[in-house]
Amino acid sequence: MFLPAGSQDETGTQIANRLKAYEIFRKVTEERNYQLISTPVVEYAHTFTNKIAGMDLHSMLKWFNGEGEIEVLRPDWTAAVARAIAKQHISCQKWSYQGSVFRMDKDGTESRQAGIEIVHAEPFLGESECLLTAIHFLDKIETTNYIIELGHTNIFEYVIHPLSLTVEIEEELRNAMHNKNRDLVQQLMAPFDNSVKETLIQLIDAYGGNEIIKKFKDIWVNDVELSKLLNHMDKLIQLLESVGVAEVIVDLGRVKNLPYYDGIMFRGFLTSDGSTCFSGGRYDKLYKQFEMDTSAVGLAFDVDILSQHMKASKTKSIACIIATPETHLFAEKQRKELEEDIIDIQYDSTNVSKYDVVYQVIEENKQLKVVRK
Ligand SMILES: N[C@@H](Cc1c[nH]c[nH+]1)C(=O)O
Repeated sequence: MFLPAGSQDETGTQIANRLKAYEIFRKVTEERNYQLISTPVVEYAHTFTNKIAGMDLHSMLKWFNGEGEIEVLRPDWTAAVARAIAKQHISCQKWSYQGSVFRMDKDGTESRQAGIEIVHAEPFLGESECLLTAIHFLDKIETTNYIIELGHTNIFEYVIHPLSLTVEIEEELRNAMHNKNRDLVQQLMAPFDNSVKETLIQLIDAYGGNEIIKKFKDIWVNDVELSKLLNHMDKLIQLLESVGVAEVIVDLGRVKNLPYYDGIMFRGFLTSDGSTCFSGGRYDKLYKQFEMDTSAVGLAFDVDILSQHMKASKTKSIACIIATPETHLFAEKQRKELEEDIIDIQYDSTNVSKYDVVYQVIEENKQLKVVRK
């Protein structure tokens, strides 16, 4: 009631957890030498919908400005950060940000993200640093039950390349693969080469642990491109396993969920309910719009999901000091003595059963002091 669909008020723990997540994220990224960046909430639609960024205008919150240009509420940090840092010196490589994105194709219109983008870095270094930062952060917010999934855009793209599909069919096929809809993949592939169809159907089920990589290394042993790609994923899995990530899986049939991805993709799932807590990947091609041929990779945490799952912080004890208008200032000064506690000052002592401790300001020998009730 009184709020548009997709908008929401929040109170209490959800906000406290979100602020804590933001604070810890800032600390972790600062310790790892990331620079903070913030971009405006209002941008030109073109930053996100241009041919290379390729995002869909339909799902954006948009309007015309006085000059007839379409403006939007930031639907994505990655494209906005790319616009902002394209002119920076290439020695600036690691960027971190926190704030909302607005999209109508998600449950809530506004979702809060905390993310990193690494540009101009050696590709494996960038990818490793992204994943290690994610693990570092999850550890600091005491989120331990998660799975990291790796995918690669170029498996699907490489397999369908010989078919020269129309953009529309390609997109339909990509969606069918995304939804693991075997029937639709079969139907769309009916007019085409049987071996491509078989590979795609095989890829629908190609998710799981290390054994999937092994299996497909055998299947693709004679294909230089796909073998190279599997070795690359294998190297990242080894890195993740050696830093102690409990579960790493691959999904070789995964297709890009954002049009600008072109390489490795990663996702983090919380084991408690399977929700996605972070998502990211390589997107070198986004920099082509600025005539730059460089390496770019990043990921963003869904801070709303994290805050829903974070353990509540250790609660401090809540004390109340009963004062009067005359003794209010004296009570206020007691905060220094009771630094460990949360302090509320009240004039009325009828409703104090909710506090852990109750103090009262009294006057003794013309001196004010607080005593425990
Ligand atoms: N912008 C992506 C996450 C990402 C950051 N960097 C690369 N990918 C998203 O909103 O899902």
